Amino acid sequence: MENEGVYKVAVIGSGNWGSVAAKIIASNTIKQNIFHDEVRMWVYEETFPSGEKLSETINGNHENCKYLPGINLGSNVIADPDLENTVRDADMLVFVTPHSYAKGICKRLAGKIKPKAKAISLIKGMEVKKEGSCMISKLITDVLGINCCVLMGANIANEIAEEKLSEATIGYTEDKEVANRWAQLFATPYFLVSIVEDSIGVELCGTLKNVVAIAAGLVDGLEMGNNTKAAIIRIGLKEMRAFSKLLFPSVKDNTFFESCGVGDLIASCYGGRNRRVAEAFARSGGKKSFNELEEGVLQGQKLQGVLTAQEVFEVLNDKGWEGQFPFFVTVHKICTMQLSPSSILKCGSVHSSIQLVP
Ligand SMILES: NC(=O)c1ccc[n+]([C@@H]2O[C@H](COP(=O)([O-])OP(=O)(O)OC[C@H]3O[C@@H](n4cnc5c(N)ncnc54)[C@H](O)[C@@H]3O)[C@@H](O)[C@H]2O)c1
Ligand SMILES: O=P(O)(O)OC[C@H](O)CO
Repeated sequence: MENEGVYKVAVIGSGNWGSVAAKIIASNTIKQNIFHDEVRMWVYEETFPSGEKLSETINGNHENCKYLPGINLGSNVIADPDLENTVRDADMLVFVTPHSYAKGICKRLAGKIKPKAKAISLIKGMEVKKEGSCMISKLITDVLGINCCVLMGANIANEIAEEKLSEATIGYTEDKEVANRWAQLFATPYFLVSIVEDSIGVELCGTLKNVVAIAAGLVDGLEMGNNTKAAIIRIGLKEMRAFSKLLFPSVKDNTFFESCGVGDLIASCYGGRNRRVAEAFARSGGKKSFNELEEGVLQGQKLQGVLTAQEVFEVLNDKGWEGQFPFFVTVHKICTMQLSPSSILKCGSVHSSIQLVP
């Protein structure tokens, strides 16, 4: 049989980034003999008013007309609405769904995957439980019992879909050989991948920048200009680093200088969906909820920042750290309409020597 004895890849998720990830991977599997050509992509099935199903249109046109219109994914990307079937023969599992669905998906997959399969998470988010916080890669490892690397970076999906140059960071713990194999699967001349031995730091960067991007969007909606936005981004970065290191002392400073750190922070604060919806929120005077705006502005795509701000707040509250993180606390209180959008201008960080508003 063609391609027998090589790594089979499954992509779990088919939203905006999920579709682009499948496209990148499929362009590599077809060229590299160590991978099976076919890339199976799980689709959370949707039926259009015409009666046609999303998975059928993807397989018919090699395009995700809802989440990534106008981009050819490659004829070797096979959309599959059956989650268990998608992963059954896979050796390499790429997780790329909104973070709120990760736990439910993992539970459905327990006992259904190859025991020696490896995973990578492209999911930016965390889970907060009574026993403490848990990154999504750890959730995958805990529920499925498999190694899980992470891939994060300044990766606005629509730009990468057009093959515009960008960088990404793969984070791993211990097994560099596995991280190298992931890099081989993802790297292209327009998608430059580096590897760092700080999985948790990479994932925290990707997760926390979504909270800062919300604040950047608020500043845009308030029409405060670039200097204010730069101040907000700087203070946000300081709280990102302080929070990460308090929670996980092993996190390395250098990780914040990789694409997953400042790179993603800049890209998201200028071009991301969290920024866009937060701008609309501020322009509504804080009157329209984030949920309502998400539906209207993103048309089915999902925001990660609002839920992450809440999850971060729960950790701060649980640990008694609220006073050390006025920026994160304020973003959460604005998102939940306890504070007005302009309150973001009054949360000069305790880590900074200036207050935005004295
Ligand atoms: N879009 C980007 O530019 C980008 C870039 C880097 C990382 N990411 C991260 O990738 C992850 C996935 O984002 P995305 O952009 O691919 O998705 P998306 O926001 O574009 O789409 C939402 C996805 O969720 C699915 N969905 C809806 N309800 C569901 C349910 N009940 N169960 C399971 N799935 C359901 C939809 O079918 C769709 O595939 C997120 O963690 C995001 O932060 C996104
Ligand atoms: O569009 P956002 O705000 O979800 O951000 C997208 C990516 O995370 C950017 O790297």
